[in-house]
Amino acid sequence: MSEQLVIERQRPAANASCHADIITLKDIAFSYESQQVMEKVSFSVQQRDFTGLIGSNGAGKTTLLRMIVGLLKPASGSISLFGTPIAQFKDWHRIGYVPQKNSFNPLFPATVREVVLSGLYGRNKQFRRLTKADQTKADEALHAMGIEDLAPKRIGQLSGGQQQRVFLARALINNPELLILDEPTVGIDSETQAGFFHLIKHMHQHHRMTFLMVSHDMDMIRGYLGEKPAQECGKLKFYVRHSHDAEDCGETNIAHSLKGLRQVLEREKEGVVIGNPNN
Ligand SMILES: Nc1ncnc2c1ncn2[C@@H]1O[C@H](COP(=O)(O)OP(=O)(O)OP(=O)(O)O)[C@@H](O)[C@H]1O
Repeated sequence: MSEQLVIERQRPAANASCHADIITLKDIAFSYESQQVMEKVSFSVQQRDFTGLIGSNGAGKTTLLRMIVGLLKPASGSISLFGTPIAQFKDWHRIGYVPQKNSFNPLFPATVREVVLSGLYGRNKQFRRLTKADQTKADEALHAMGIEDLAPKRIGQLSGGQQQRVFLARALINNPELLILDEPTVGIDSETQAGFFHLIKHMHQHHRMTFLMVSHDMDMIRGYLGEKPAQECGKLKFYVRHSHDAEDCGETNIAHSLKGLRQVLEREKEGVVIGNPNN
């Protein structure tokens, strides 16, 4: 593990900013041409919350996530990220985004390593020469997801579960504080799904990350986030597990996080049951 990455960035310490708003949505409305998808959606995600976004097909979940990551603009209303209005927000490396699987073209001729490295460019797509430190970050993200042996393979040759790990590694390469996941387990068998959920719960509880996840898996949502939504806006329901239910806020770094993740995967491989799956 490189020392460079260990010292690269520390998360905010346990202090007043511990439960700060990470995402603030105020009166969001959106339409595709004449079709109104949502109106007056207001919600906030606090630091280290795990928020599950639920709604029927076509309710606008993906649209809302795409607005939060700056790919779509609301017709009205405001979005702030880490306390900054989205128009002024520049720290996109603080956010990891795993889009819906069908937004990916399996014929795209890139290797797993290239896909993971592309996470460094962020949404501004400012290509630059890759440094040794960039390659080390990719190595660590691949290692953390247990997919280093897949690095030279074409992404389109992988199974759904393997691809999901690649996209998670891509989202993690910048050591994000907020991870946004759009139906991350669609099309994946139930065993792989359980492993994936176990992994992200572990990341929530032990690596001080904030999550916003769209899912249709009500068992996972109710099991981890509770029976009742914290809020409903139109067809959208927000289920929340607050950070004070998990460990306290504190410092961490990418080396700690990624090492811990690999350990979880190794224990899973060995068939060790790590606690109650709902915890
Ligand atoms: N690019 C687009 N152009 C026009 N209409 C769109 C576009 N993308 C989505 N829509 C429509 O907007 C509505 C909301 O779509 P969205 O994908 O946000 O829903 P969703 O809640 O994520 O659905 P699902 O659970 O099926 O993934 C749907 O009626 C959809 O058909």
